[in-house]
Amino acid sequence: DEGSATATSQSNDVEYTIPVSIGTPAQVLQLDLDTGSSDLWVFSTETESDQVNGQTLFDPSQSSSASYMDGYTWSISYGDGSTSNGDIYTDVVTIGGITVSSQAVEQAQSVSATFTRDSASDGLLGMAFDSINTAQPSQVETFFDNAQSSLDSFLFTADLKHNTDGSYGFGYIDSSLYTGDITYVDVDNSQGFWGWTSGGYAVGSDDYVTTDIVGIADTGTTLLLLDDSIVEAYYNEIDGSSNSDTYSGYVFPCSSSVPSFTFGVGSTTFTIPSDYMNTGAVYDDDSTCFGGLQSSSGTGTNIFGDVALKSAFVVFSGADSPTLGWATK
Ligand SMILES: O=C(NNC1=NCCC1)c1ccc(Br)cc1
Repeated sequence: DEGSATATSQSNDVEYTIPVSIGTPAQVLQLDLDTGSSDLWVFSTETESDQVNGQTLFDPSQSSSASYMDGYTWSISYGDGSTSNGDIYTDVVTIGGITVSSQAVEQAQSVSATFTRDSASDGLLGMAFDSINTAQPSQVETFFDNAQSSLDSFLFTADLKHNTDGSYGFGYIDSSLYTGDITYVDVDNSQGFWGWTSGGYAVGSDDYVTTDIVGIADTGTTLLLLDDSIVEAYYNEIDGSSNSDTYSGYVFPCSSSVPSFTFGVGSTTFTIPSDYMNTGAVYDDDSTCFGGLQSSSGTGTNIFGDVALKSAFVVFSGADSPTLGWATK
């Protein structure tokens, strides 16, 4: 099978959600497809009511195909400090026309404030590797793994766009979505992530710096998070920029011009346009803008998040030795 689903940009590309059909009759929820985690969880009729804020709730009692996984629980914490936990049902799940008849659907009984505040997301669709799934007493498999036998090719693709709808493809590569060749790089999934190494970077039109940047491709992280040395070199080029305690990151006057950012992929490079490198004004001062590139020192891992991923057409290939493919678009 081959399928695709619309990736809807939420709140100026903070996250991208896709419609996911769960249960019989179908209940459709908007889930944040996250290549940085491996739990499929949903807001549910089981979620503490004071932690719900407009999200669509999955109701397992209204699904004739839902089956309770007795004794199973899950509990996850994300890189941004957000958390959620609960119990687990299996049910039929269809995404982009691809159906898994018995997918573990983790029900949130509790979520942290970040998820409560995020009314645009009804839960997460983890698409990293099974080794970091949090289900107990034993792990459950991701949708991607469960769908493997029905996918024409064991891969999914991300075509995320700036402030508009893009798409995720499942089981095939839509050659109309990119130009030129796809450059494939090896993936190190030993930590459960889509780990890969970029060969270097350039700030605006400055010389390219050859240096290994070991990181992960994470659709669930909004920004591009890199080593302090690179981040400092970048903001040195922006007049009036500073690393703000108030805003917990690099900010600059919205009137300043902002350079593009180029990163290496195998023998080629990808350039993130200037306007992707400015996420807009901070919450309480519309003359102060927040950078799309920030330090990775908080997570200890470099993260090629949406700011980088939306500059390319990206293939997540899950073969036994997984690879990442990058193409211009
Ligand atoms: O949690 C991570 N990615 N996904 C999401 N973030 C927020 C909601 C979903 C994440 C994964 C690996 C590393 Br290293 C840092 C962060």
